[in-house]
Amino acid sequence: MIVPENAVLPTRIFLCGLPAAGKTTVGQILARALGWEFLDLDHLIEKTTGKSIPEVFSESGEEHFRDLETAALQEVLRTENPCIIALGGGALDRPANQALIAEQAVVHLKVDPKTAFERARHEGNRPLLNGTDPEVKLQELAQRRNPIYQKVATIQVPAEQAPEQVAQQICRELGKNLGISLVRGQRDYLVLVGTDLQAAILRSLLDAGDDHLIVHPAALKPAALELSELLEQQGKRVRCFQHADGEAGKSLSQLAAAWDLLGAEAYGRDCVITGLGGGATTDLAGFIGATWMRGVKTVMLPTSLLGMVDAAVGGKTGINTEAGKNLVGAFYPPTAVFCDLKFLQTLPEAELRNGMAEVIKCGFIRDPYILQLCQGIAPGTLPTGEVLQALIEAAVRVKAQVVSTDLFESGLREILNYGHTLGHAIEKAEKYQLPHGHGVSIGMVFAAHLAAELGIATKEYARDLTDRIAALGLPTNYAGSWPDLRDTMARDKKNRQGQLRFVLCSSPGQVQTYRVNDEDALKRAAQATGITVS
Ligand SMILES: NC(=O)c1ccc[n+]([C@@H]2O[C@H](COP(=O)([O-])OP(=O)(O)OC[C@H]3O[C@@H](n4cnc5c(N)ncnc54)[C@H](O)[C@@H]3O)[C@@H](O)[C@H]2O)c1
Ligand SMILES: O=C(O)C(=O)C[C@@H](O)[C@H](O)[C@H](O)COP(=O)(O)O
Repeated sequence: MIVPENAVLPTRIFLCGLPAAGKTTVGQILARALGWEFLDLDHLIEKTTGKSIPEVFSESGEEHFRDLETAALQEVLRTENPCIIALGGGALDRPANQALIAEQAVVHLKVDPKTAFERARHEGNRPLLNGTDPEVKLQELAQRRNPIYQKVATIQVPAEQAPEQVAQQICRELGKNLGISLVRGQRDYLVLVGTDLQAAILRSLLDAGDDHLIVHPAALKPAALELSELLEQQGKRVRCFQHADGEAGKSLSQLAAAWDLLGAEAYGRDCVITGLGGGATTDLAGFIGATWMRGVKTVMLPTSLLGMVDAAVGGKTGINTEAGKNLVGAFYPPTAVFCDLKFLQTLPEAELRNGMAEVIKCGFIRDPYILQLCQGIAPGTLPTGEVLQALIEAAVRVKAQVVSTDLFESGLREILNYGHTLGHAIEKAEKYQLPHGHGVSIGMVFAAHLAAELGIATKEYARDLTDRIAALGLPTNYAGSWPDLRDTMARDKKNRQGQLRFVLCSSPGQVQTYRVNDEDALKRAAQATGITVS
């Protein structure tokens, strides 16, 4: 189907496909991504009858179940709210049902019967597949039903991929350019990237609770007031907490001020903390949420590039102490992250550049596509439009994959700290007046020189990395003093048994953490980065 740019979405999207094609999972993701309601025809029948689907089948037979399906479909078509509807696998067997949704947007989730069988094997509750050979049954269903799905559906989408990717593709087919990532863990959450996510943001906040605290810096006050008004109009109680800007916000005094406000308002465990701002804001807001009442829901609305691609995703929350950056905090995943690109319109150019450091970091450690996209940016300029969105989506994907594997940084996650060991020390030396991305940029150059000094990477690799960072207008050297920096690095969180550990790349994508006790190599790498060693 060809969809014009900025096409207006239909108000109902039906999902059809074989059993276990992913209609419910994809439908729920799609509904959260669009801020719509999710309806499952089978659940509606269960609600009406008060029986489970297997019970309806065994007590009244398939014909009766199909009658109930038709009635449920008619009910759904009377609903006015925008919604995603998962159809039962056989709901379209009846020509009358096909006719009912003839004018609707219908997506066929195309899945190989073998894949459907593997998925169904792990689930129960599928009466049509009970019996001697469910695999053969699925093949038969595919032969009979696929032509129907193909005839009725307005969009065909391969559904072998991860559900969030299927949901993303459906959005694209319908003309909505939305990046959808899922961070897996004890509580999965979505990270959405797109323009105008207001409906989804509002839906998510309204569902999350009744008492809201919006944490924001001065620059985001108008947006905080706007959001607050929207929530209040829906009967929610909202307070705004404006924190000191930048790193000054990531302090014990600011955290305590937020706790005092929550206490004064008698906010309970069912309140919701929203971080609306850059990385400093989302770090602080996340930690307020992690600590208030031992943990309440948090929603992240990052407004800087750095916040979108890194800080708001992954659940690292915290504040700084006298001894260094992020020394106090918690791993506390949010409920949802919305990277609404409209916020970048007011972001100063210098902050966009700052964020590019964490974007290109994801290229060095994991995704060559990011390096390729960065290479296409004309020197001295910054990415905009589709390239910028593609970079944000790719960096978020890297972070989502890594964090889904290792939330608590017991292994793989350390790679996200590439460039940070020295970077954080430089930030502290500069009394946090140097943007985080600048510290990380210099830190990555240092790490590349160190890898070359230790024989892990070539000097060419260090040169190439330095050139790529410089091409983005980010700093590649630092005229600071080594002893101070070395002293701060002694408190780095990756250290073990008092020894420094560095994330080092031998080439793009080849990355590992190394214990480094060769002080001469460290000094030579520091010197190569412009640092005064003696
Ligand atoms: N938790 C993590 O995993 C993680 C990852 C990366 C970085 N961080 C942390 O994030 C912080 C850096 O984030 P940052 O670079 O976004 O800094 P920041 O939050 O200080 O924002 C930079 C500046 O931009 C302003 N700003 C933000 N959005 C704006 C907008 N849309 N329009 C106008 N002004 C806007 C802010 O008020 C601030 O002045 C550091 O503290 C860093 O340690 C955390
Ligand atoms: O998410 C992670 O893990 C990271 O290391 C991402 C970093 O880019 C980020 O700056 C993070 O705040 C650093 O955490 P820290 O553990 O070094 O304080």
